Amino acid sequence: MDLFSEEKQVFNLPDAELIYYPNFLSKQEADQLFDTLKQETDWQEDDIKIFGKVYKQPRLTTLYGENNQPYAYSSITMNPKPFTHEVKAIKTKIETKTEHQFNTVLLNLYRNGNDSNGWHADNEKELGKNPVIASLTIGEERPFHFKHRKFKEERHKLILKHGSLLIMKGAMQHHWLHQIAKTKKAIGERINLTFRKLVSL
Ligand SMILES: O=C(O)CCC(=O)C(=O)O
Ligand SMILES: [Fe+2]
Repeated sequence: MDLFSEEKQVFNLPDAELIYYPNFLSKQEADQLFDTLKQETDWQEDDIKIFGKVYKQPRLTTLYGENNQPYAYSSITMNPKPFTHEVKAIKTKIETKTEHQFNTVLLNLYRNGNDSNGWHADNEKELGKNPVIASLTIGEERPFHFKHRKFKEERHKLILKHGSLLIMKGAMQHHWLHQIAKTKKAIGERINLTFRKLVSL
């Protein structure tokens, strides 16, 4: 049975552990963090290569890390900048709540409904086996879709609220894919922070 409460929702899924804290930040905390990150982040627009053709990644990103280890995903290699005071404070708050440690965070800015993040798993080698990924959402709500690679009936969606925290763990990155799809709706900006732990290879 799924365990649901105001504070914490635990989803009962095959090959994955998914925990959602809808009200991780208060509205006021989330509003303030959004304004700070929007203004203070040095947002990058990277090129991605798909079958040899170069496109703009459909969102802006930046990477913070505690060490200088680069993080490579899709066709992009990102070099971390040092954590800012605000993001470090959020990392500590998430570590306290989840009892997991993180050393890297990828920030995504979805400027409007045309920005997206295609089907993928966070399964890069430097994340290790069964990584714990903590995903904080601020700004516009977007549906988070996730589907099992083999069990075709296992397709779900969860609306990620302003100030919410989603934890993906267990074998989720091996057996499931996730995405933030484009939408034709006129919607505003959304910032997402995915905290990860990179291990040295
Ligand atoms: O924006 C989101 O909620 C998901 C981000 C994501 O999957 C990623 O950065 O790997
Ligand atoms: Fe992801």
